[in-house]
Amino acid sequence: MSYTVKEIFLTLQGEGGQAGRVAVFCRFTGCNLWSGREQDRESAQCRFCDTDFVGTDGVNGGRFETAAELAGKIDSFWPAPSEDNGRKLVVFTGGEPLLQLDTPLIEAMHVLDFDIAVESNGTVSAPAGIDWLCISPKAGAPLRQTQGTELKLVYPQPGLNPADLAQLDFRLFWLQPMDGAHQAENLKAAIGYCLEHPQWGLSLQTHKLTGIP
Ligand SMILES: C[S@@+](CC[C@H](N)C(=O)[O-])C[C@H]1O[C@@H](n2cnc3c(N)ncnc32)[C@H](O)[C@@H]1O
Ligand SMILES: Nc1nc2[nH]cc(C(=O)O)c2c(=O)[nH]1
Ligand code: SF4
Ligand SMILES: [Mg+2]
Repeated sequence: MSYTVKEIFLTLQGEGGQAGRVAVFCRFTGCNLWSGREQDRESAQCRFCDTDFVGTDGVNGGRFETAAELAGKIDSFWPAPSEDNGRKLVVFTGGEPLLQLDTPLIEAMHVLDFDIAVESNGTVSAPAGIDWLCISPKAGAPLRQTQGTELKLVYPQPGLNPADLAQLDFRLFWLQPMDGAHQAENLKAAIGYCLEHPQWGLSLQTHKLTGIP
């Protein structure tokens, strides 16, 4: 299978339980819950997306014909040989990465000694072999992947309450304040919910606070 990639870059994971870790981000093109076009946003299943995942025109984006070719490109961004014992980490995101991430690519990344993290909306069930699976459910969209490492709910979402998700099979539970017009009040609401329901912790988008990609 070939892969279409919006962008590939080295940064710090900004969100969730691995925030602060160095990682190569591979952002796939395309999502099943929004076309990515502004004129379609109000009629989309997911309407608050903060990301451009359309096309292959981002930094180091393109079409990759084989898993080995894409894995080699991702590896080329890792800053040093792993002689310092630091584990190599790739974060597959998008768009919706589970529309494209497959077993050959997972195996190719593991051959290169990468830990594999994924950011998914949970509407597609995940293949085996992912080392860190973050699921971020979306109101009104079917949740098919109900098990993983962390569940990260963008908050608040009318029609999708944390209590509806609290029994699922995840190790970590995060509320991530919805960025956009009401960011300040969403932050306040998320903090308030966590303080009353300590199963949930606060996930901040720290890359936005620090101004890195
Ligand atoms: C752009 S999405 C890509 C991965 C996947 N499609 C998903 O939704 O999980 C990456 C992460 O950003 C979160 N996100 C998207 N828009 C956001 C916003 N406006 N405020 C806070 N988090 C947002 C998503 O919920 C997800 O956890
Ligand atoms: N630094 C950084 N961390 C992130 N964590 C999840 C992101 C995403 O867009 O999936 C993201 C992102 O875009 N940048
Ligand atoms: S599911 Fe993820 S990538 Fe797709 S529109 Fe929503 S936040 Fe954006
Ligand atoms: Mg992002």
